[in-house]
Amino acid sequence: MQGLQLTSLGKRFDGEAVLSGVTLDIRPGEIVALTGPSGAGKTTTCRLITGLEIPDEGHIDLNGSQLTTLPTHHRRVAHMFESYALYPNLNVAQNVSFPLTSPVRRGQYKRDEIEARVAELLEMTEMAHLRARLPSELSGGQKQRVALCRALVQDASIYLLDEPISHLDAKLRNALRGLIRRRQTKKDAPTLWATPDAMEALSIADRVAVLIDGKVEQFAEPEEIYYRPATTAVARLVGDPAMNLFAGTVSQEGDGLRFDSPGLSLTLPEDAARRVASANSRSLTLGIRPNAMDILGHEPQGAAVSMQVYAWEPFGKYSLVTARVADNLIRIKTDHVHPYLANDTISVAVDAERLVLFDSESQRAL
Ligand SMILES: Nc1ncnc2c1ncn2[C@@H]1O[C@H](COP(=O)(O)OP(=O)(O)OP(=O)(O)O)[C@@H](O)[C@H]1O
Repeated sequence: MQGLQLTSLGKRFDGEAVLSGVTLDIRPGEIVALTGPSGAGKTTTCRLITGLEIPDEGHIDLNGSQLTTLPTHHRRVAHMFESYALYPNLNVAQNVSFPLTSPVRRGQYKRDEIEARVAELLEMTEMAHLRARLPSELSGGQKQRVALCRALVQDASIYLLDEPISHLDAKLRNALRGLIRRRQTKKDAPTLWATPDAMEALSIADRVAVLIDGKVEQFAEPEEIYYRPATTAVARLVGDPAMNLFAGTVSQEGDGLRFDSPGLSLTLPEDAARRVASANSRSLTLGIRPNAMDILGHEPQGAAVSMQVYAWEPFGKYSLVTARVADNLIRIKTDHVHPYLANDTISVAVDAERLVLFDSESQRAL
């Protein structure tokens, strides 16, 4: 089988499980993003693939061969470290070209080719003017770009990019997302891109693995992760801002079902009611996306939910309103750009067709 396969990987540090049952595959030319909160195990997963850590359980295969037992220097992994790990005595251009000029590769690449590759990558990352600088003379974001170039310059069997653009300014981050994606999808090697930013993960990857507490919570295409999060943990992580979640109960209302949580009562649409009934769930966690609501005004209106404004953040073409629903805060993304004052009462229509339902006990999507 071509590509990289991680099978039931487990890793413990000091007797504590940091990764368990991690199973993933990355096809040649595919980018898989590994996202999850800080401490979820993203870097540890990368270090296992490189061979800097040995798994306690499971195995790693590349193009059908066991990688787990192969020494690090034979794995041909281009690993961009979160800590950059630049050579302090080499300048920018020498750091970037190092993987092509190091003793193990000596003679493999012609001088002109090395220079062309280095120049192209330094150009792409807007670092060409700094090529003669030492790492000690660079900012954090500039060092990150050198580390990125040093990984991308290689002809590797696997590319591991551990938070490759997290310290860059927004404009460069936006530009590089597309440029790196374009380069990597042309290769016949797989790329694993680790990032704590779930939205970055959705934007650059063919498939996204959400890692929480060392376990893969969901592994799917970006659209699936965004629209159908498998668990409340995934829902809490994804979205800008993330989904609002309310725990509540379900009761019969005529032929249908009604959801009640303090300050929030909604009639479930037919399809949702059917799923709740077939799962026999009586306690639900209801997910409402920030953009699945509409602020109708200040006066109470029909089935709309009454809330009190807590904060208002204008972003230009849209704004974020945080409002109080009983003891919970809810985030609403609205096109309205006029100010909402703290403590104003607002009437909010919830688009029931776009609700996401989770069973409260298992926290899994229904
Ligand atoms: N060598 C080690 N010894 C003991 N614990 C470790 C070691 N390396 C990592 N850990 C622990 O393993 C867990 C996972 O760490 P890891 O660096 O893989 O997380 P991460 O998802 O990459 O986090 P971040 O986004 O903050 O970089 C953390 O709780 C960390 O403290």
